[in-house]
Amino acid sequence: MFLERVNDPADIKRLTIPELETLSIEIRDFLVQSITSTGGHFGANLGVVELTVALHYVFNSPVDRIVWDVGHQAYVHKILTGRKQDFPTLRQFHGLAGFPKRSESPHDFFGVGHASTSISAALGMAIARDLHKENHHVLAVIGDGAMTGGIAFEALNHAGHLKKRLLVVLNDNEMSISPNVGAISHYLTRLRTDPYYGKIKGELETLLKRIPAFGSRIANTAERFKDTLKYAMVPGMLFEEMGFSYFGPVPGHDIAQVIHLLRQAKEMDGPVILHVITQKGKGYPSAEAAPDKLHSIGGAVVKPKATAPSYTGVFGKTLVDLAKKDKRIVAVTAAMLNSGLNEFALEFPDRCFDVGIAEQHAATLCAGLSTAGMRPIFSVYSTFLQRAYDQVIHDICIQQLPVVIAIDRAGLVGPDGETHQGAFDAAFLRAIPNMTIMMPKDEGELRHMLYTAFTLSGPVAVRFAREDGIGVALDVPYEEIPVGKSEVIREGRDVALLALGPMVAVAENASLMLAERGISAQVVNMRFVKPIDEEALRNLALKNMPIVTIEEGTIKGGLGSAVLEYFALQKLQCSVYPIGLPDHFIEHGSRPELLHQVGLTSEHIAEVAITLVENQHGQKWVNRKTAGR
Ligand SMILES: Cc1ncc(C[n+]2csc(CCOP(=O)(O)OP(=O)(O)O)c2C)c(N)n1
Ligand SMILES: CC(=O)[C@@H](O)[C@H](O)COP(=O)(O)O
Ligand SMILES: [Mg+2]
Repeated sequence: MFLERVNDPADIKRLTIPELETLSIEIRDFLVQSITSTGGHFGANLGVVELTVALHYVFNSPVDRIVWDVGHQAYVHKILTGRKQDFPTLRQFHGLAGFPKRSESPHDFFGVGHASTSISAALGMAIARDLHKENHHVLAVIGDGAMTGGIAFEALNHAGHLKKRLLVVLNDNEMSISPNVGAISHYLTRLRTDPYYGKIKGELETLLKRIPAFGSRIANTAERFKDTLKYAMVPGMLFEEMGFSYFGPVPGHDIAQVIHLLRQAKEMDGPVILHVITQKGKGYPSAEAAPDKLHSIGGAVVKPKATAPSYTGVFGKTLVDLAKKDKRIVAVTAAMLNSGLNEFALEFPDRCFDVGIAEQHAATLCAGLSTAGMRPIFSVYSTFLQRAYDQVIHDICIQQLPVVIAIDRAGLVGPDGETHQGAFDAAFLRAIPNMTIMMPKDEGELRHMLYTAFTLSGPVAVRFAREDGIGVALDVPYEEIPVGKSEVIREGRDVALLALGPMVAVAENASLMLAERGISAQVVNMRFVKPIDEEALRNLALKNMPIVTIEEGTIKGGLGSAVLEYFALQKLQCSVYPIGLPDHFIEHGSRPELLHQVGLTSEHIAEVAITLVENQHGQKWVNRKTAGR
């Protein structure tokens, strides 16, 4: 067993090529066992085993710096850099992170989770290296999916201009989460699949060198001829024209060939791109056959069988239903068809647009569609919407365009951790004029909110959690929800619990606990973060009711802030205690563990409510129910 003896990249440098091949087999077995037990990103890691071994064999981390894009494929890197024994805790509370993290290892040079950042970050490191007059290598390892992101091209553009020594390893497996899309993807396929390209390269370069360049007219003609030939035949011409030397394509599971080309690339001065062909899910037949389904998997811990569909599932079905009735509805996603759009894509292939990992473009595309009479919906995870903030402000909201933003994974997501928590969307969207923001208390209300969203004439966000619903009936007619109106779930006298989304059920439970203590709590489903239900707030203040706000989003700027701002601006006295996400990033763990950590539990809500009631009365709370016993 070679793997047992590998705890540091130095340990693999003594191995022969056949030994590295055996090590790769052992790593693949380890990954399968480990990820099927803990859950995690599966296909991408199986696909980069040989590539990662070769990278650590040829380069010298942590002197040389390897920057991973997205980082969901960095498990092999973690195994080779001394973290193998931590894999039983992968993505669990206080355990090994699912992505590279600077605080976790000196081999993790850049924290990731979101796509397309590696070339920018690596270029920054290369510039700093040269300013410090150091001499190490800097590498960005980026997938073909991540290469569809605009920021990756911004970085290529800059790197090609600066001509710094930088190696970009393009790991091309033809997959994003779903099959990769776009013109660049087609271009890569041409490079990959046309054997003529590969064969001709060496011959062509020799030929070009032989064409003499003398005499002005002949030289010009010769140069033009060279250019035409190059454009027609040289692989990677797009990258070459951007200032990169292009190497490849190299079969990425052939460790000897990858090592050979990495060594060549290492000798080059200036920016180099090495195009490596891999297979997502390599070595695990069902992941090879359906890489989109096994992109990320749950672990061996069996979740209790869901009794209700997920919010994402209900969103997808509702959208198909609404789109059947309204031909203007078109759906846009930035490489996340899995965010409920798979069924829509099958049903309406001409009305569904996967734009690649390009959230900014997706938002502005929706703006454009809406100016031309369509009713676009941008389906996006909360965390990835962060990428498109300016587009939402500048292109959608200033022009008051009727774009629906369906925000999946709003709130804590769990095992993906701090890069992926949907903590901020309510707060950052609330700051934008013309925006309407709603969140349903259950999957039934989600249907009504989507229906309502398409009746409005301006921008609207419907947020929902990474959760299963609670099992309400879904075969009921759609209802229009009055904008800015909350819903009283339970009347009360002593304290008001104002909750958002799935927190309404948690607040209801808290109200039962409070009832046990003789406290009558009003439970309100706020529904809207913006516009906030001012009438309801005013009435509570007039009744002198202390208020607890409860939301699965950052306290700063969210529902709690909205309530406090309202009272301050109206000069109304009211005691308000906001419960939500604190002012630090929340790491990975299960949703229940994280909710407990931040105090989003019925028990904590009840405790806070009791304190507010005591403050209101200026004395310890005496349980009216039990006082006389
Ligand atoms: C900004 C952003 N949008 C969306 C995602 C979700 N996402 C994670 S991995 C992935 C596909 C990446 O494809 P690729 O880079 O080719 O890596 P592969 O999984 O194929 O190895 C996507 C869309 C993300 N992480 N970041
Ligand atoms: C790496 C990445 O961004 C995605 O793969 C993400 O981890 C998917 O999250 P869900 O499992 O919540 O769909
Ligand atoms: Mg890919």
